Amino acid sequence: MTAITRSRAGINRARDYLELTKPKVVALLVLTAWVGMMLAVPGLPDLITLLAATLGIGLLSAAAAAINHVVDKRIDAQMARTYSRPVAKGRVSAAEATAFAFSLALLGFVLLYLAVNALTAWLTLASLFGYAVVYTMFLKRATPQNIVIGGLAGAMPPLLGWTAITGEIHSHALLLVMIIFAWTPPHFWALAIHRRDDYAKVNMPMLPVTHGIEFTKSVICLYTVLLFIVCLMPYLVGMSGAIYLVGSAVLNLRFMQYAWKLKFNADAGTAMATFKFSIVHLMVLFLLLLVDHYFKVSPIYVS
Ligand code: HEM
Ligand SMILES: CC(C)=CCC/C(C)=C/CC/C(C)=C/COP(=O)(O)OP(=O)(O)O
Repeated sequence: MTAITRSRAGINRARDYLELTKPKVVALLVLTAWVGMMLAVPGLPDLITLLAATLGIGLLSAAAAAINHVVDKRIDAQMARTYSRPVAKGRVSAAEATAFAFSLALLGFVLLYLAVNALTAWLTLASLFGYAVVYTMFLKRATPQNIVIGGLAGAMPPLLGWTAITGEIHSHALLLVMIIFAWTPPHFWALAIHRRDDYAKVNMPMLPVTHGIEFTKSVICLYTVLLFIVCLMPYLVGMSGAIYLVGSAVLNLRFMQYAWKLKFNADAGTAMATFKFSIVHLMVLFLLLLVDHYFKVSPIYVS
């Protein structure tokens, strides 16, 4: 083996391990955790705590994703979207991926416990357990409500960010969790409509498989309305201001428009376009929360 082929093999291996961590998903999870950290205090949070919490929450999320690859090895190998994943294809063995996941989890937990606080460490570990064990091992295979209940784990990062900075669970952080909780079903079911046959082939009881595509489209419409209402809460409780209110209304009206098109006027690409928009929606929504936090126009009271 020449030095060039050796280094190419090394790069491919590193790429496989990176893929195990679902890096784009983890990036968005970490963004939502950051927003939780920034909104927890009036100015900027302590930089060292911010960095340690970012790394810790990222490592535990990545570990959860890697465990998901191991547990789903068999079904991933049979679905068009996932068949070439590193564990499904055997490029990384289940034992190697498990050891990788446990190393990341241990590192993340110790970092959070020692450099952030015990509450955040335990809550983040509970989120890992919620996704990797409760959702992936049990719910996913048991009920079409799998992603509604399992979605709670993925919705936790803003709370994890908040507790990292303050050491306390605050109702405002729970509002951010509720936003992601309401966002997850339209996010996932849009993709599940597009991939319905894949899920049916491996007997996964996803909503479009168990209740049909038309029913799933109706429920997506209802969830986008619910999401619109939940997204008003930060404004209504005085946590966020006008920038957020206007921005979130525009984003949610657009999401509802996608859902409407999916239900009543879909073409072959609408489900996938709705799924892709859901990701932009959540990213921009959380950036808006951040911008609003720092540029919020405070009401002027005249005494
Ligand atoms: C139980 C909850 C969730 C389910 C079942 C779910 C499901 C999925 C699925 C099946 C994909 C496609 C992955 C692929 O093609 O490899 C995906 C992509 C994605 N999800 Fe979710 N998701 C959930 C929660 C979340 C959360 C909470 C976030 C972030 C806050 C998120 C962010 C993303 C992103 C950024 C992608 C695009 C990844 C890429 O393009 O590689 N998801 N999701
Ligand atoms: C510590 C913490 C915050 C943990 C949360 C971890 C996490 C990675 C949540 C994301 C949810 C997600 C990508 C679900 C898809 O799983 P799937 O098995 O339905 O999708 P797949 O078929 O693409 O694997």
